[in-house]
Amino acid sequence: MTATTKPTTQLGPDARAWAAENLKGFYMCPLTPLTDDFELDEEGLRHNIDAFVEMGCAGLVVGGFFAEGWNMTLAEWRRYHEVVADAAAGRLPLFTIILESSAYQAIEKMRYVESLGFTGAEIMNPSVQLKTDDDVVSYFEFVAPKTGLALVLYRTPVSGFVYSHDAVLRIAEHPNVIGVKNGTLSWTDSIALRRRGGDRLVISEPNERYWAHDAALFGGRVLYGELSLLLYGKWRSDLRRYTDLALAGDLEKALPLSEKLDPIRQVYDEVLIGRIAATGSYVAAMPYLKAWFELLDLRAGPVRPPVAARLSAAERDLLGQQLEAAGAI
Ligand SMILES: N[C@@H](CC=O)C(=O)O
Repeated sequence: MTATTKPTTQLGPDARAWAAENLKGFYMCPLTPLTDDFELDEEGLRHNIDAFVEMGCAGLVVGGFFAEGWNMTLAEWRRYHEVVADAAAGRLPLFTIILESSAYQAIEKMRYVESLGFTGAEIMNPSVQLKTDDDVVSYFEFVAPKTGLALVLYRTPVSGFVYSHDAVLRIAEHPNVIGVKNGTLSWTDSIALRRRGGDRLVISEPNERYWAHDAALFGGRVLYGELSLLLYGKWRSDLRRYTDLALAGDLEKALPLSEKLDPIRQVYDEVLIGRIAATGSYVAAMPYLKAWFELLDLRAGPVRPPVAARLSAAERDLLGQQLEAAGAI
């Protein structure tokens, strides 16, 4: 079994020093562009990655739910990561997202992306079988030492089990665990977790709505594993500007800029956050997100079956009107 072979090392024990320096700003999760026959649109993916670099993404977090990584064959998953690595060409750090029930498959995937030059992996706890804190800690005890990647924990009800803050701190004993995408849809939970583990881990509250206050007052440093910078269109420069101010602790100047973004946040909440909260899944939001990408001249194409591939023409028009009214396009 691959999992028992000697670990490769990339950042390894230097992962936390790397994170202190680099895990900041916008680590965004792109959608995967597909052709009309639901295959990877490699040219579209390359086009998008150039656009993401241009937009000011600090890093990319790829291959998860937003990217439809859960609905790719292993060969497709590998090819997708190859194209991402080749297109990014070292211009920004890359993290994959591991959504595996098998620890062995998780390790094999991490070793693969490590060979492509990826910096890290965000790992969701398995959605089957491992349903206690001890189970989840054991899972990470098994996988963490077998990769040289920097690891970010993906803590989310979408996995079916949200492990405790105590479990996070136990997992943080592994030196290559650098952070948490705290996807519990609770900012106060993110702050509480940061108060306990923020000396060792970068805790990301991934809801941009709280970002100005989170960065200026509560130690937030990274918007990790979401899509605001990709989706806000004409608001991107204001998002970047208020982020710089908030990270520098200047809430007074950051806040008026941030407040201008409320209309686009409303669309984001309706299209994305509301649907995730209502269904415990990203699926219902995906046709909207793909249409949104295209309305911003990013490549997207359809969603892969068995998910609804596209919005109806009427739904797409309405989304376009909402984005226009919110000033994003
Ligand atoms: N949950 C998102 C991003 C996580 O960080 C995904 O899987 O794409």
